[in-house]
Amino acid sequence: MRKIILAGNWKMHKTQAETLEFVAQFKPAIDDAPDDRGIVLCVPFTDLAILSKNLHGSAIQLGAQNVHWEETGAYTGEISAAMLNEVGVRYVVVGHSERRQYFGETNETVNFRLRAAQKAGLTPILCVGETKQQRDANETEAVIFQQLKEGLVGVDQSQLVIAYEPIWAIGTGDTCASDEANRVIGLIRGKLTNADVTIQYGGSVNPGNVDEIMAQPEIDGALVGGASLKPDSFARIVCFQ
Ligand SMILES: O=C(CO)COP(=O)(O)O
Repeated sequence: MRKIILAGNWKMHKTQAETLEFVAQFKPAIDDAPDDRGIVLCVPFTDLAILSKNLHGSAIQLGAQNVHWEETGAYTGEISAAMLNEVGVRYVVVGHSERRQYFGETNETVNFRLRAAQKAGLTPILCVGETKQQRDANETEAVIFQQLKEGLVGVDQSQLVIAYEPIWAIGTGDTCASDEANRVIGLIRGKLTNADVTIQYGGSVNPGNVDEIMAQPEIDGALVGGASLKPDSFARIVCFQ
């Protein structure tokens, strides 16, 4: 049975004070959310501990945005799975296109990070997706299949979420048509050995388009950037109909 998961990816947004302000408004706003869906906030490292304390007893689960593959060592600026575990993290975004584009993440390092996360009991959210140029050159499927092939070596598909995030749709307001996102997600599912993997769509999801996106049969949730930063807007997304 595929689980529905709505995850906010805050990227490099919100101080601790802003995080507390968000939670105070978000918690009551999702009181009526159906309990068939998981709700995750993937926040900056500095917000994790304080958010963890404030999420106690709520349905919201904690997520991070990166994890290193080594257990410990001289890796300035990185963070280990055990460190994330200790503060209550359950999910971690791996291979986001911004990490691939700005920080040299490759399919191989994505694979290392996925396996390290799983080894520590975290559920990674693997991001895949094509650029506009690749889409225009009809390379969408080839690019995504390669990301999956190299990224999923030795990865346990029973403890995995995948997010299809077409890069051209991220932060642009230019959402991928819901039937096209559904088609690509169906193709991704065809490459997996476990039929129950949750596959999300990400890229300019907002309160105005979430119902249509979530009505698509292959789409099991959303990974939401900009629209997850405002409590009322993310609450509306979580409460999609
Ligand atoms: O990158 C994203 C989530 O990981 C999507 O960002 P936006 O929702 O701002 O387009």
